Amino acid sequence: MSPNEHARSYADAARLLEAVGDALEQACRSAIRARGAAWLALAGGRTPLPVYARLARTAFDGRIDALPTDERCVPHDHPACNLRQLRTAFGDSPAMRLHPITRADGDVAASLALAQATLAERPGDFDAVLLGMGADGHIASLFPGAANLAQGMAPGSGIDALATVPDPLPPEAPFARISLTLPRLLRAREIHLVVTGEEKRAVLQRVLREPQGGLPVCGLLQAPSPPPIRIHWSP
Ligand SMILES: O=C1O[C@H](COP(=O)(O)O)[C@@H](O)[C@H](O)[C@H]1O
Repeated sequence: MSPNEHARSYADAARLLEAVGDALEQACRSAIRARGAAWLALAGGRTPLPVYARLARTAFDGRIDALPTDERCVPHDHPACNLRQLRTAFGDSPAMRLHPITRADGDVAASLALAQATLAERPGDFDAVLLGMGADGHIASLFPGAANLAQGMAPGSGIDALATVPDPLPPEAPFARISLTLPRLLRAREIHLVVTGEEKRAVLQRVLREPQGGLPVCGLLQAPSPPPIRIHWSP
């Protein structure tokens, strides 16, 4: 299945966020119908936060467990903490249970152990994964210049999460990270890649036209036998 077939452009971010919100809501409802609960991996960063706020207003007849696709190794009350942003966006939504993948103090080694334990406790496929993308082509915290990128991308590695240091460090969030690996992210019933703005669109168009080996987003879009991957773009 080519992700091209599923790339959708929207007139504006509001429409994109509504469509992605609808898709996540449907994924949760199907999962709850089938298994009594839904299991999600959700991007941090700024782009998808309104989707989460919309999902938080939906009444679900069951539980949703979710974790961040990646986390910055900072204390949980730090403004750059993805979990903090997710908690704020979901507010006190009764259905939602958010699982941290870092320790409250942001310690890297202890956080990696926590992420691995959390993923080992819940080995099932995600019902949906929502990914953002950086203008450098990173997804989750799989960064193009990281020394251990290959470990994060390797299919069948059996590694669910890794600690990594982006190189160069992004100035807006210059921290070590914990990230789910590509093979763990791919264990999903559906994946939504949410991208806004012209700069990121140019990156996407380039990788869809001609794959750029070293870019993590390319690894996602070129993965063999992936689950359905839907690309959503708006200005
Ligand atoms: O560092 C991160 O960046 C990406 C993209 O974030 P955005 O603010 O440009 O939407 C995000 O998907 C990832 O979870 C985050 O940790």
